[in-house]
Amino acid sequence: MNLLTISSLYVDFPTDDGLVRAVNGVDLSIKMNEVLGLIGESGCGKSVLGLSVMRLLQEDVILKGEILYCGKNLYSIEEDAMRKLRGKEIGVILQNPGSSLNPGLTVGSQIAEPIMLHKKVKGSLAIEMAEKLLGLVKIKEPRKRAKNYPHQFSGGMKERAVIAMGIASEPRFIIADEPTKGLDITVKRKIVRLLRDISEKNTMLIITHDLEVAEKVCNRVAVMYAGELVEIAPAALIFKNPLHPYTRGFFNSLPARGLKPIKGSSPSLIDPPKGCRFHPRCSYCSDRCKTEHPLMLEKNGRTVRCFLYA
Ligand SMILES: Nc1ncnc2c1ncn2[C@@H]1O[C@H](COP(=O)(O)OP(=O)(O)OP(=O)(O)O)[C@@H](O)[C@H]1O
Ligand code: NI
Repeated sequence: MNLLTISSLYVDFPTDDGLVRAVNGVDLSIKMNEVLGLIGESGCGKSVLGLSVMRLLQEDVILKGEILYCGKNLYSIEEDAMRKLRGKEIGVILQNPGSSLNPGLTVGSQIAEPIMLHKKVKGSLAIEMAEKLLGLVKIKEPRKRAKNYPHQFSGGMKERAVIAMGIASEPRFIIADEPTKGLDITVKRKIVRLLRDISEKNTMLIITHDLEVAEKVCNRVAVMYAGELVEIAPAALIFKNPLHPYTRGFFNSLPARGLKPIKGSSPSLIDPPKGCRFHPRCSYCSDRCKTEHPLMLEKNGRTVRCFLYA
């Protein structure tokens, strides 16, 4: 059964220069207990897609399509009901832990807050649970550390505290946006292990640049380019055998795989290329790719948007 079903999602931002088409016709579903990784280069629309699911986009955004959570249309419920869902059922671990934590409150009380709100328990019990959570995310001396303010935490500890906040209300579904961004390699490894533990009991959407996160934590990976999905595949297959020329180029451009950049740069989302959006940068480009927009096609268990496989 699908926990989340996104159908024909379009998200446009009106700006002075024109409409920024950040998400363009995305269809994506996440099954119960599945961990889906969303990858792609900077600016391709990953965070906007995540924010759409949480209904956290700015008000003047133009959104079309449907997002069903447990069969419920997230855009037809009241803001109040949505707020309850967020935090209680849908846990959020956002990019940039610095801004997710309030500098004026102790870390423990910030983790305790969603617990009090959603579990309806008293402050003292919620603090106790927050301390347990800090232990769970492998922060040493959690009772003492719960009394610390964010500035007393290192970058890696802050990220772990944000993760603890995200899982505090025992949500069924967790959305994590770049949970390992800016962390050094040893801290990152620890966070990857932590995410893997959490993923065993939860359904997750993990937005990441980091192939190690995608490879070690996710069951399935969706690749996004210029507002569109271009490939979806089981994690075990996509890293061994990426199909879409963009997926291949993206993998080769990353430090772990040779740092060979894809020629050209990512296109404008105000006036994206006609035909296949990747065609100006693709070494397999044919005439058809310049005029005709390829659809996502499923074949032999692989889904890809490219005429090479049509
Ligand atoms: N509020 C906004 N107004 C106008 N454009 C926006 C707004 N928010 C995002 N965008 C644009 O939408 C596109 C997608 O942005 P998004 O943040 O989803 O990218 P991303 O894939 O998450 O990138 P990164 O990996 O750098 O986080 C970008 O081109 C961005 O400039
Ligand atoms: Ni982002």
